Amino acid sequence: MSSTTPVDPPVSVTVTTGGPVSGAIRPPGSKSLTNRALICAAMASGTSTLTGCLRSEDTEVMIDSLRKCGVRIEIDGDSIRVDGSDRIAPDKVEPLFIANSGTSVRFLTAALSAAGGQYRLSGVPRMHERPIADLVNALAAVQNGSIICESPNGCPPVLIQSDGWQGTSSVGCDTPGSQVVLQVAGNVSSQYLSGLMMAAPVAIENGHTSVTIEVLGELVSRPYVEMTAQTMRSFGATIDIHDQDDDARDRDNVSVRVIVSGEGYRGTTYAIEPDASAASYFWAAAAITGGKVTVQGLTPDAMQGDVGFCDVLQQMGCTFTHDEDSMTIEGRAANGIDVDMNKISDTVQTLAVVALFAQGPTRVRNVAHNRFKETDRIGDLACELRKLGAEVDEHEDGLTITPPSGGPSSATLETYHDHRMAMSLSLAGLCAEGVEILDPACTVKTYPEFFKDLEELIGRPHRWT
Ligand SMILES: O=C(O)C1=C[C@@H](OP(=O)(O)O)[C@@H](O)[C@H](O)C1
Ligand SMILES: C=C(OP(=O)(O)O)C(=O)O
Repeated sequence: MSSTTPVDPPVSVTVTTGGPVSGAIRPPGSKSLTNRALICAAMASGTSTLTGCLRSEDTEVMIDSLRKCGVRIEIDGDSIRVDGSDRIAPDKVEPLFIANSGTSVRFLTAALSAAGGQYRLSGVPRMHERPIADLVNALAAVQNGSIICESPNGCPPVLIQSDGWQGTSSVGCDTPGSQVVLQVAGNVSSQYLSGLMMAAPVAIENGHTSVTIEVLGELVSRPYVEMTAQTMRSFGATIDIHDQDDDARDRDNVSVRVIVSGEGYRGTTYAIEPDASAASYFWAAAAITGGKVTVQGLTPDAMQGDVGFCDVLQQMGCTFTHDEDSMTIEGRAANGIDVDMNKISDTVQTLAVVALFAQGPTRVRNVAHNRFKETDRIGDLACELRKLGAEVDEHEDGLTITPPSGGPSSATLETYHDHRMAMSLSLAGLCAEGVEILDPACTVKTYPEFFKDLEELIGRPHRWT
């Protein structure tokens, strides 16, 4: 039996087809910025007030974990007050459950390793398949104490027994005033580097003069690293990012060198931008239906690289405009494109669904790291797009999508516990009959109210079972 109000928990949702989607929307706060601000605020001296925060599973597991570490956090709607401390670890910390939040497990692993204490960080089964070994190995090299992955697959659970970091500079080891130098790989996830960057001011509070982090080889998802630096600066940290030139890369395989110096974090008042990855679904709704959607609270200068999704839609034929507080997509994404999405990989699934309605194939490149996310976002995405009638070639680094002639066919689609699979695939239902999305509640990870907000924007009810 189906209804127009969600049953709890819903088995499936089907978006009702209709004409062009037009309207304005302000998505909830950015997951990436909320979790960064929570980490910095927790390790700051003094109190911070964060406004416009995202309230979802990914931020709840961060908040729960910080509370277990002794941080006082008070929540009032989307405002969060954090009483920070550079010593965030009490004597005994309960096991930390991180669900499937990559930012939480990677940022906390680095921060708690720098702060010291004993911890176990674990999550849902998929979290125990998501890599963290490169980060753990980088930390193990500077750890006073030990840090290991519990199982040999290089994924969480992570066990930490730490007395902080030790200096490795020529000034002499393990002496206050020394420098800490870390090296980390960057080809699987940028979250390792972001985690190390945000942890560095804690080592400085503990007496080290500076922390240098060298990225070995390629660095994926680069805009998130800039976002990390900007957030840290808002909390008083001093940080410089140096992209190495080709000669330097060839010589020592270091692509980026980050230096954190100055002092520790200071509490502050911090406003979070709306989530740009979430915004991609609403811009895509305009692009698929030939409508006009304005997302409020974001501009091309936003800290989140995913606002770049509008440029991609523009390449496909949409009109993109913006003012000082909004970004608008108008008209159909008429033509397929060949696009490198390394910097905006959370919008690959959104683009894939837009591509189903364009003329000609779309090739998405340079997103091999998408296989390590909530699910394999290349292989599993290809599988669901084929059910809609598309011809999909899966590549090691992405996909080529040839849209079905006559538009997508009706299908019942798996979501693999991946919020972005549910949100993006549901958009096919705006123009194709009978696109049923299983387990729509998986959007709780970053956007619990997604289907309600989509319903309001399109002005017609979904069908729930
Ligand atoms: O730092 C962040 O906030 C994020 C970085 C990205 O991960 P990768 O660096 O693993 O691509 C992105 O996919 C994730 O949703 C959020
Ligand atoms: C990859 C994602 O999240 P995370 O890595 O933080 O779990 C995402 O939100 O798409």
